[in-house]
Amino acid sequence: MPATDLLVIINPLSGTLPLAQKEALRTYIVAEAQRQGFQPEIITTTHAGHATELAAQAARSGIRRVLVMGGDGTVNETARALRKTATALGIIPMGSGNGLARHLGIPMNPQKAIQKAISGRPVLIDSAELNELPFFCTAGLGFEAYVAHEFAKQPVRGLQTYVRTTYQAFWNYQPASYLINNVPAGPLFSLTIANAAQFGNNAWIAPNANVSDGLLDVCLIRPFPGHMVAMIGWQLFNRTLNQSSYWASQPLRQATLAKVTDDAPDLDGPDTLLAHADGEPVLLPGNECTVRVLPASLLVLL
Ligand SMILES: Nc1ncnc2c1ncn2[C@@H]1O[C@H](COP(=O)(O)OP(=O)(O)OP(=O)(O)O)[C@@H](O)[C@H]1O
Repeated sequence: MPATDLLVIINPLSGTLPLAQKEALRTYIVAEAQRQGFQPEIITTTHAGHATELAAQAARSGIRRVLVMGGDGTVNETARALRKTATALGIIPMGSGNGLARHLGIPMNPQKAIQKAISGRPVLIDSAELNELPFFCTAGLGFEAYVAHEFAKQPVRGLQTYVRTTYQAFWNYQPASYLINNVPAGPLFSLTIANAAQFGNNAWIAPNANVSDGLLDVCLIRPFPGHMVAMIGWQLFNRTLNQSSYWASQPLRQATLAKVTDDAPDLDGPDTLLAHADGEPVLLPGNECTVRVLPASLLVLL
């Protein structure tokens, strides 16, 4: 039997599609890949981190296409193993946010995304690191990090839980002050490091971010009065946040981000920094972190 030349990694827990529909998609992937002359292999993940192991093995074996069916977390786990390899990533979005897929214009319809991933052309994009943690879409501190941590505590996932968690977090949140490359940035509502332009769900935090420019957009939102919530929300989803006087952005290759520690109260905890990388909550040691771009480091199938 010929060797596999197309690996498909499926996180069975991602998203909210019923099992029967996920099974039908598996069958569709195999049929479509074979129709295009590939010998596909499909592997379902059994634990967190499994996608990284599978993708790394595929890259070592010389497989040139690895498709991932999952949310931003599984996309991140797969993509991190494919950085700086000749193996290209195909995304079949199955999560609640799908930030990188949406930014790249990958269809949200699974069959269309499958076709694109199987027959698409490999295109180089940038990736990034928060300390040593790889990310591909956005990472951040402040409110968005607080929401990521609060969301992770919820027993049920999904958009409805996310909206409720965000609403509750908004009333508890206390902005801290930050330094960006040792320059005081003042108290900030949020501090986003954007490789791609959106968090997911078409929430465009960095309207001008370009995944292939060799730069990160370091975007901040200053604290704003309660009556501005609707306006800022509207601009976020309308991709016009750059018109807000509370928003600013600077393109950087790398940056040191530090929290000013004399602010009180502090939601991060002593000598730790709440952060997120591609929406996954991370707790960083100390009050400082670094971010850097890895230009042209990942091939994606588009
Ligand atoms: N078999 C598994 N059992 C438990 N966890 C898994 C398994 N496979 C993958 N994971 C973990 O599930 C996490 C979340 O998955 P993913 O982000 O794909 O889905 P999601 O949570 O539905 O999407 P979103 O983040 O968009 O809401 C991943 O970071 C991965 O570590």
